[in-house]
Amino acid sequence: MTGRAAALIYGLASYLIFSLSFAYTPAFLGNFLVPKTIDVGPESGRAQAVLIDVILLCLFAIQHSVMARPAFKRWWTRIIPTSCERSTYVLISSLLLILIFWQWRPIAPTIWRVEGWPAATLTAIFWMGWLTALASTFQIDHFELFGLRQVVDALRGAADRAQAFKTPLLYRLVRHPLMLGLLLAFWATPHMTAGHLLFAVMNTAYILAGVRLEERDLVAEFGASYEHYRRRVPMLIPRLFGSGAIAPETRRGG
Ligand SMILES: C[S@@+](CC[C@H](N)C(=O)[O-])C[C@H]1O[C@@H](n2cnc3c(N)ncnc32)[C@H](O)[C@@H]1O
Repeated sequence: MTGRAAALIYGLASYLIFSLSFAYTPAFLGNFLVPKTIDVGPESGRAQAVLIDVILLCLFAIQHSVMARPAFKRWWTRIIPTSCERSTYVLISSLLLILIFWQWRPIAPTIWRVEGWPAATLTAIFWMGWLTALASTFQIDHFELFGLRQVVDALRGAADRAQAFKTPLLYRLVRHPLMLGLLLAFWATPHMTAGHLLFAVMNTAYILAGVRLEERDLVAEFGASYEHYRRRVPMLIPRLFGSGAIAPETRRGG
């Protein structure tokens, strides 16, 4: 019981750190409210700034990709309790995100700057992106995605739940609405600096590679249901007209 209570406290702490780092991200990218942003920070030589920023982004991408793979999870849960696996993933991801905020070096040259209605439109797209990303987490299962459900289930002595395949509203438009939301938020800015562009380009490359790895795992997990879904629903760019019928929600192996 003490161990399960400790797991719950660990899960709650990890969720709190995630929430704070997630809330900081729009302010970091949008250059408002917070002291350290993508365009404000310690001055370095151009080459040194690029090197540091690339290393920071690679650390995040590698951790995210490796720790999300089923083979890694099988090995890792021989070392830590299964109920804490997702919270640990969330905690390490959040700490690496905080490391990016802290150590990011601005790279000043302006790539584009717009004002008036184009700036307002880009700002609206930026917020639509964050809203889409957040809404997508609730459409799959926000509390499972961020590890809280697992530690609460363990405290109640409930059996591990199988991951469910879901196709709620946003997942009928595209297969990766959360990633689509992030892409909009990364690119839609009235003032694009070279540093922001580096951030957007590298994260776009990572997202395009990451969704392919994720889909490989989803096909292995849900088989024909996911294959059928993949044929009917576009990956990231919604179709303007019409959408295919989708199979009902399925549990593992469906
Ligand atoms: C961070 S979420 C991102 C989901 C998706 N790539 C997106 O952009 O909306 C990653 C988790 O979502 C799960 N996932 C992705 N698509 C899913 C679906 N249609 N139903 C249930 N889980 C899904 C993956 O298995 C993974 O554990």
